[in-house]
Amino acid sequence: MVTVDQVLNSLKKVVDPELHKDIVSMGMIKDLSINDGKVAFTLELTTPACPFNSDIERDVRTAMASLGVKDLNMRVTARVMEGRALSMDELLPGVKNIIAVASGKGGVGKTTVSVNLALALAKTGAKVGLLDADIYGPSVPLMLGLKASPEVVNNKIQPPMVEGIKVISMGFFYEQSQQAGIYRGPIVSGIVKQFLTDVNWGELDYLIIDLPPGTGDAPLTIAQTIPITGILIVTTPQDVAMNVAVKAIGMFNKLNVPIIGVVENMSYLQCPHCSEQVYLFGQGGGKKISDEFKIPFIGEIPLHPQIREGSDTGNPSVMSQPESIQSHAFTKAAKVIAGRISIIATEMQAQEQAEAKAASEQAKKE
Ligand SMILES: Nc1ncnc2c1ncn2[C@@H]1O[C@H](COP(=O)(O)OP(=O)(O)OP(=O)(O)O)[C@@H](O)[C@H]1O
Repeated sequence: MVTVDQVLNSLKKVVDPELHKDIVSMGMIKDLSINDGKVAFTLELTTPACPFNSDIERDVRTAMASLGVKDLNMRVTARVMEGRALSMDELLPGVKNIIAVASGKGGVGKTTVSVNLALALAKTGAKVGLLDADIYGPSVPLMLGLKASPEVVNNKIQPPMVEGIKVISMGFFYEQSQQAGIYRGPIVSGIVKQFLTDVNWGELDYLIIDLPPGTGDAPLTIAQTIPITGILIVTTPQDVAMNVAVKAIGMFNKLNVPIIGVVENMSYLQCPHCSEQVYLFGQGGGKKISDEFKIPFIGEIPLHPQIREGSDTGNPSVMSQPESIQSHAFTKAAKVIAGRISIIATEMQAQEQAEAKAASEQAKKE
């Protein structure tokens, strides 16, 4: 008969490959019970989109088998970690993580990446929201094929939903008023703030914010208004795009916002006949930025006609062609991003604990 201590000691040998901590110290084992040799517990992973979920599950089963446990009842769930320092600010308390998607210049596929990332995360079972912060040229509703007139209930705007994702965009309001976006900076900042404060986002694991390109009013307002978990930089391999991406990285570094990593879009064209990957715009640009600025490289998204077609017709790849190479690239990137967010959240929580400990030691001294 095994004991609780033996089970825990054995599970302590299972280490999360990304967080480099054992699953017991991480609090991933819940409701452990042993009855007549039957071992039951819940394995609570840090995100349903973690790229190592099946590895961890396999290692747990191996650990239990080597302990001689024959009857194992393991329930696997996921609870996304909070990657936002909320103590200073109570805005969006139900939102665990905010991912702001930025690029140096327009047209690199920032909205395409945001939309497909939201779809890929939602598919894993995570609760996802998508905020289109491009006030002048909102394209999220079009890309998602979503026509809606958001209702206001109890003074809160209800975000329309598609594929389980809550979406808000100025596009919904232009459609009602037939107006084009010609707003000045302060008004843009006001609208962006309203999208954060007056929309009923509720409980979300990930709120993705599609920022307008560059380093203008909207990115600044967002970075200064709410605690963001991290920025995702989208670039294409061309030097021009990369040079401006570097400027955006500089701005977010100055604002002390963590950078999740860099996604390289339109990286290569895959030949439909021989599957050869042709790097039309040069190879390794995104990786170069990642090495230079010591920010993680998230992955490459191919240049593919279906991506453009899907965006133009409101059928993004992850939704309409989930088994295609382009969807696999988006899904893989989404998993790496979810893993990175768990790392940022763990580091943030460790820092908060260290600060709290230092403060209490200081208080004792005084
Ligand atoms: N990997 C890709 N393969 C083919 N077409 C793509 C790819 N990524 C984006 N596109 C197309 O490129 C165009 C620009 O993409 P998108 O609107 O996402 O860029 P953006 O960076 O958000 O631009 P902006 O910020 O100026 O609105 C769209 O027509 C989109 O369908």
